[in-house]
Amino acid sequence: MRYVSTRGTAPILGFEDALLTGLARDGGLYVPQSVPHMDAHEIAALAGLPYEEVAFQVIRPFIGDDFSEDELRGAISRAYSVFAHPARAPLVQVAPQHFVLELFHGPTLAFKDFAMQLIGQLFQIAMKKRGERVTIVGATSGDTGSAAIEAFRGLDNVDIFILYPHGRVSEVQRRQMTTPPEANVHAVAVDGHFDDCQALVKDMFNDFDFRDSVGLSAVNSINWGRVLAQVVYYFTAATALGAPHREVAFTVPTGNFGDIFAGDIARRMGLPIRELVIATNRNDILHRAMTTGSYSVEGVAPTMSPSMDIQVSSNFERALYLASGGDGEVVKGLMEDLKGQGSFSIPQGIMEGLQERYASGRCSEEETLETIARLHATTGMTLCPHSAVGARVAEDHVSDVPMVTLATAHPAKFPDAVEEATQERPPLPHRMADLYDRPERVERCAGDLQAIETLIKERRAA
Ligand SMILES: Cc1ncc(COP(=O)(O)O)c(C=O)c1O
Ligand SMILES: N[C@@H](CCOP(=O)(O)O)C(=O)O
Repeated sequence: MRYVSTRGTAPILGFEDALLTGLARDGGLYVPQSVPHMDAHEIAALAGLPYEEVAFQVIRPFIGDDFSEDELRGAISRAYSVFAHPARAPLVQVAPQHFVLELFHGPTLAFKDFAMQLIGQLFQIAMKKRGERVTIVGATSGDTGSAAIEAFRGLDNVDIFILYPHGRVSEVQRRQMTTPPEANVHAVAVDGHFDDCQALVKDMFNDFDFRDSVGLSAVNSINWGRVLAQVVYYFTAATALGAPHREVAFTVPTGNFGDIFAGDIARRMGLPIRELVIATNRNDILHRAMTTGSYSVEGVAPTMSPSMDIQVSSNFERALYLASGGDGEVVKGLMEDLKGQGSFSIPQGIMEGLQERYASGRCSEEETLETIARLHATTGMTLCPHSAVGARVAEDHVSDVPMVTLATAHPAKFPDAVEEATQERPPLPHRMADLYDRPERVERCAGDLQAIETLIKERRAA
């Protein structure tokens, strides 16, 4: 299996190199040269298997010979053994034809654990073989950072720096990043918003001297391994609901477009997904782009679903690339327009390709609260605000096939919004009940490339 860059000119890599490389050297994102296909018989055989076995069968064809079967099985087994639910990603019905896929039973209570726990294991295997050490730099609007820190804390051959927007993540998210005591963990509060943090990370990758001198690696969904691991739960959910004999639809609370893009990969592998619906909060750039053809950055408004307060949606580049039929030159031009003028017009052919694959909707703050309150009252289920954005948009798309909304975080990560909606404060799970008592450790830094590179050089282990 080979991986190519969405901008067409970076070296073509195998899986392990793509995993460790992060951003391609031409500034693009790695995608598989072709997507492996599973036939209906193979998909049907996944129904009812343990999550770990489905993960092995779905992920294996993307990996080639870079990891042996035993290495991959071991990594998967260790990754998901830390989840609190035996099904890993249980499905709950909330209305006729509407189901919620609970993706928050991992160690940091968000869907990011599914991918981060696995790539943490794969990194360890690869780095041991190579005898290398890496500096991981990630940007977060709250959940990626805590999941990455959890997966990489305490490892000898890794320093991890997580940039988060100061004052724009929930207190639980912040504490998950600032309380781990391990010396290789560095939480950095940056003045700015998530898009600034993500731009800094990409700028660091494009500064080749810095990148090579510190051995930079990425754990954002820049990293193909992140997206790949998320393909698995589309298969477990769809087969539980009758696929491949019955079509299924998914609605995905969307920010950086990694999670929903994983759904499109599942569909390209052969899973019968009738509709993939992008759900945005009031930072609705993706919904506007899908309905007008203009991808245009406006200011980021803080919302009660802060992890989705994103305007520069990284993986949209991967969707553009596939919709263009793999035209790296065109994608490079669009990305240059975005960087230069904050917008681009989606060419008509690409727009048609995107609209064939994705629907979209937007949910206001009022609708978010109303949805949390209503589903709490009618089903007993408490959704986090991101999942509520998904559920509300999904309700407009329920049809004659089962609709699955991805519940991306635990309500206890966003207790203020949930309490406002339900008048009940969701408790943290017992294992992290002392989170508010643990001492915090954080660096504060200006949103300036030079300042952050200096901080990283000074703090990383030699
Ligand atoms: C809780 C939560 N929901 C949804 C999203 C959006 O997912 P994606 O960035 O993959 O679109 C995020 C952040 O990525 C998140 O943390
Ligand atoms: N919502 C995310 C933003 C980063 O997304 P990623 O999938 O690219 O890591 C977060 O919680 O940080």
